Amino acid sequence: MSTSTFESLVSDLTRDVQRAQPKDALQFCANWFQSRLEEQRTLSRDTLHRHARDIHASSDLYVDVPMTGSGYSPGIGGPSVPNGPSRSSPAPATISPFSTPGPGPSLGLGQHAPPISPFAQPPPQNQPPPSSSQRSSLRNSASYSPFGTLNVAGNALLSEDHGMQTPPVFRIDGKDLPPTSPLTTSPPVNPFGYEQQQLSPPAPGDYLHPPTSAIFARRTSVSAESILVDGLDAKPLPVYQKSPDQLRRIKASIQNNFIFRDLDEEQETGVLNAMQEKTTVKDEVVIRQGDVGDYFYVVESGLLECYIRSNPLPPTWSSASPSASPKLAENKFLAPGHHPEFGKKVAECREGNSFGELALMYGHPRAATVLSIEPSTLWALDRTTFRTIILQAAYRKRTMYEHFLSTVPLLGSLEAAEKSKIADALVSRIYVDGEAVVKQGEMGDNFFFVEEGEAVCTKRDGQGQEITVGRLKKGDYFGGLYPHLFVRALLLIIPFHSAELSLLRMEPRAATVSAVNRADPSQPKLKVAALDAPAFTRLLGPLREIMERKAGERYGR
Ligand SMILES: Nc1ncnc2c1ncn2[C@@H]1O[C@@H]2COP(=O)(O)O[C@H]2[C@H]1O
Repeated sequence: MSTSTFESLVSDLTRDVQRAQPKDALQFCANWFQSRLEEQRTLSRDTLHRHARDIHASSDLYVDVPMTGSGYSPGIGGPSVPNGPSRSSPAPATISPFSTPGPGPSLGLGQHAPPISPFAQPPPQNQPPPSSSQRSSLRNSASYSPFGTLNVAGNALLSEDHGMQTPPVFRIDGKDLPPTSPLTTSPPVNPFGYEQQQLSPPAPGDYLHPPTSAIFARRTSVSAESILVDGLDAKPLPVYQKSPDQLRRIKASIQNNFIFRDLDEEQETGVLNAMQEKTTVKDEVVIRQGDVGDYFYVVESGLLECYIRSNPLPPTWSSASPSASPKLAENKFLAPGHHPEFGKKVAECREGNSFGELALMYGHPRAATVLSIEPSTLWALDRTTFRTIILQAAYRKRTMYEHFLSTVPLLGSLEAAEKSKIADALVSRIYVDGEAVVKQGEMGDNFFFVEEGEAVCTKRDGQGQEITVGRLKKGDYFGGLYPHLFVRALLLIIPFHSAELSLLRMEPRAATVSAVNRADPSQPKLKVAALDAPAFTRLLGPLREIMERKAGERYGR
């Protein structure tokens, strides 16, 4: 592993620990590394898959062979599902989750062995390890490694010659991809909007990190699709026709949801196309803990509750409907916040909230049961679209912003972890031609940089005439103090300087910055990344004094 990869891992871990402030730091680190490893292995599998397909290689080279019936599942810790449906062929992406009644998802439970956690309990004594015929084709090498079945960068096997291919190098936009999870970006608040219960939550730390194996009470595994990092091999995403009213309702449901915030127009269209309407009745189980993740949901109306059961689930659990047992139905709520079958209540989901992201993000079984408390209307997004569009957008956003922030001299004194926090807090906005991003005279409450397209800076002179004082293009910034820009575009000194000062001192903007009227409509619209004032103060707080002093020295204010 190169030093830079190591440093980048350590700095990412440090950032996430600072954010999550876990009670059990060691467990948090263990989960964190496991999650990274699994994500990278998934990427490896996908790349090997593509390579193998190109050279017509046997699928044994890249597909984990199921360890059927062994029950050897140290990563998950629960009993196996002896009669679980087999995964004979992948379900088409357009299969509706709502066509078949019953608790299980439309995709069958895989019988593949789950990723073996290096941090898990050893297998029970009375259960032998899988026989050699049941193991992966890589059985003499990585399949017994706690780190999985592929020879990926970071795997100790790389130091030995196993006659295997050189591990692939992953690149996005020409940049090497370190072993990383695309969404370890959990902010201190729950971005998915559901209200977490404060009553002794079962998992320590931040649930957005891969849930601990303790809550996966039934053995399931997921052969996760990888994130399509280069888009070259993208499968067509599902498209479900919608009425204008449905489109309006989806947009209203997702408008304040963090997860959709960074999508560009094309990505948003992809998401809107792929969403399917689902209505639930009272007491319907929408997600069952331990199942394979198939859909992500946004709540348009109604109320749902999330429950976590920490002790092992009975093997027949998935076939039991919540109302199947009259006893359970009678004693439904033995104690407040506790369901006799589904366990402890951990969250509520209402209008505009979303749920079901964890299993899709991490390829783990469902971490909780989600029960409809009132008849509800949901919008469901399939796993492939979720991973292809939403995770990719989040990953690209972070990578792009981190790269940008690393080029800003003023931020040079910030730690990598601090820059990552800023990257995560930036929000993209698109402006139509002529639309103002900031207006002269308004109070400054945001800080921006140009992601795409061009902006024009104008200023009213003493006679009220609008004068163009400069143009901004990709990589230029306003609302911030970036001296090199002033050198490059002297005319921009006034608006840049003023915009920055207005943010620091909450003075009115001294110039207007708007989207240019494009001569060529095929050119991109103006897209900016914004940092709002509270985030600016919170994240750049340590720099505030320096910035104010520098602004004063440089511009005499
Ligand atoms: N405390 C929690 N732990 C795990 N999942 C939770 C919690 N609160 C709400 N949930 C949601 O419940 C969902 C169950 O399915 P997922 O694991 O895919 O994603 C989970 C989250 O969206």
